[in-house]
Amino acid sequence: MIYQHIQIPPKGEKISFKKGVIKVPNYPIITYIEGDGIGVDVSPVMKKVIDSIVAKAYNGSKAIQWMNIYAGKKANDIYGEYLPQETLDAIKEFSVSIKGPLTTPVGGGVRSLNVAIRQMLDLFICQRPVKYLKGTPSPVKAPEKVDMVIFRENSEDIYAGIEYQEGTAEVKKVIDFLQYEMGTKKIRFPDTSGIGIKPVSKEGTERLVRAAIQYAIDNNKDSVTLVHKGNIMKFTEGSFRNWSYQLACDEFGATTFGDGPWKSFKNPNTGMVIIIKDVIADAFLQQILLRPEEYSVIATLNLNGDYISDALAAQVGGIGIAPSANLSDTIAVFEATHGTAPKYAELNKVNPGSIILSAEMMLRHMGWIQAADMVLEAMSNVIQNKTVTYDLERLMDDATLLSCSEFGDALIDYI
Ligand SMILES: NC(=O)C1=CN([C@@H]2O[C@H](COP(=O)(O)OP(=O)(O)OC[C@H]3O[C@@H](n4cnc5c(N)ncnc54)[C@H](OP(=O)(O)O)[C@@H]3O)[C@@H](O)[C@H]2O)C=CC1
Ligand SMILES: O=C(O)CCC(=O)C(=O)O
Ligand SMILES: [Mg+2]
Repeated sequence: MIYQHIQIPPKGEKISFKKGVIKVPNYPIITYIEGDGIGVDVSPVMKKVIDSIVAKAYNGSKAIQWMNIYAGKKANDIYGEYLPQETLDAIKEFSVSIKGPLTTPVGGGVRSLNVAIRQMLDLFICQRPVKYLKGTPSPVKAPEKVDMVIFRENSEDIYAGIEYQEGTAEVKKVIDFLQYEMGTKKIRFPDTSGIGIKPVSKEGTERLVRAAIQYAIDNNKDSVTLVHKGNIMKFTEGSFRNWSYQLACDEFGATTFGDGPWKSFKNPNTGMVIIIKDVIADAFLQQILLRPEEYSVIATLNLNGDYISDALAAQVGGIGIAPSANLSDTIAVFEATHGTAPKYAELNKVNPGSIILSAEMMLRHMGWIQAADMVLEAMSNVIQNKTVTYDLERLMDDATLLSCSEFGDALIDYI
């Protein structure tokens, strides 16, 4: 592909797939979006830390070739648009990307650039591991009991953005259709309502839940919990639950566990029983505080997943250190869980941990396991040494306050 503003690193090689298995050369091109707001602070620190760790892990025989691509404010400066087509083309062509947070432009156009990237590339899984790193300050008594991996459906639900604003001709048309053609009398204030539509499909549910169950098999986890609000939204969230149980039976040989509706089957690799269970979303938010040890792999819809991932992150140190990946079968976009935090932008203050731990997921995805393990070890040790950024320092006794870049240097020094 010929690119207008993207420079391909001359030494870089393309990551490819053979029979569905990723093939990573020694000098892989990774596409990189710095991001807006605090992206300018955290993303360069991530690059420096990852370059050092990879160099150390493989004695210089491997090195990431970062390729700048543009979205958000920078893209608007260069291309006159926030999400250029060639950015999407490059993410697709080079298979593995990492990005900082992006500001959603106010008014008109694309609603959220982050959501747009996920939807336009059909990155249907948002995978967010939530695990406690020893020494991290936490508002709960036993944060080490939190060890979950969230599989958030990333392509549909209310995030599809099908909304009609109060007072417009469009919303009147939709409300008239619902009242006069579908016969509903349930819109309480039809003259002053906005309307949002929540599409949830069998296909979208199945591909997400299939990936979650496969993850449980591959990583020897003992349960997959379906989190939904199916008692209220029967044909979207309720169907999500029913389709998921059916999939567990049809594709993984699960059978009814106890009195049902839970299902179970034996992990074909280890023989260990995997339970497929479900919990209603509000109850789940209380259970993760009271009995987090009962949950392992979580499969849920888009909006629930957004809420749950920040709530769980708070139990293990906050969104400053919460990693995230957007995945399809062949494309992976790793990104910080947090946003652009504009009040902290360019102050060299915030925690770069979220994007560094996202890079750790990226290294694991690439099969660079030794480097990934070193990232986790360095992060855990630097936090245990109480040398941390402001977000953790304000919750710790006797900690040393580091800037964003100093925290990155502390990780490099540890290695
Ligand atoms: N994937 C993405 O790119 C996302 C983008 N956004 C976008 O970001 C913008 C701002 O959103 P907002 O709701 O303020 O959410 P943010 O995540 O940007 O910030 C909320 C708060 O979280 C804390 N925080 C965030 N990042 C860090 C960090 N790296 N280190 C330490 N603390 C951190 C800060 O808390 P405190 O004030 O307590 O210090 C901050 O004020 C919006 O335009 C939104 O659309 C939002 C979410 C995800
Ligand atoms: O894109 C945004 O502004 C919000 C996205 C978000 O909150 C998330 O992915 O967790
Ligand atoms: Mg969020």
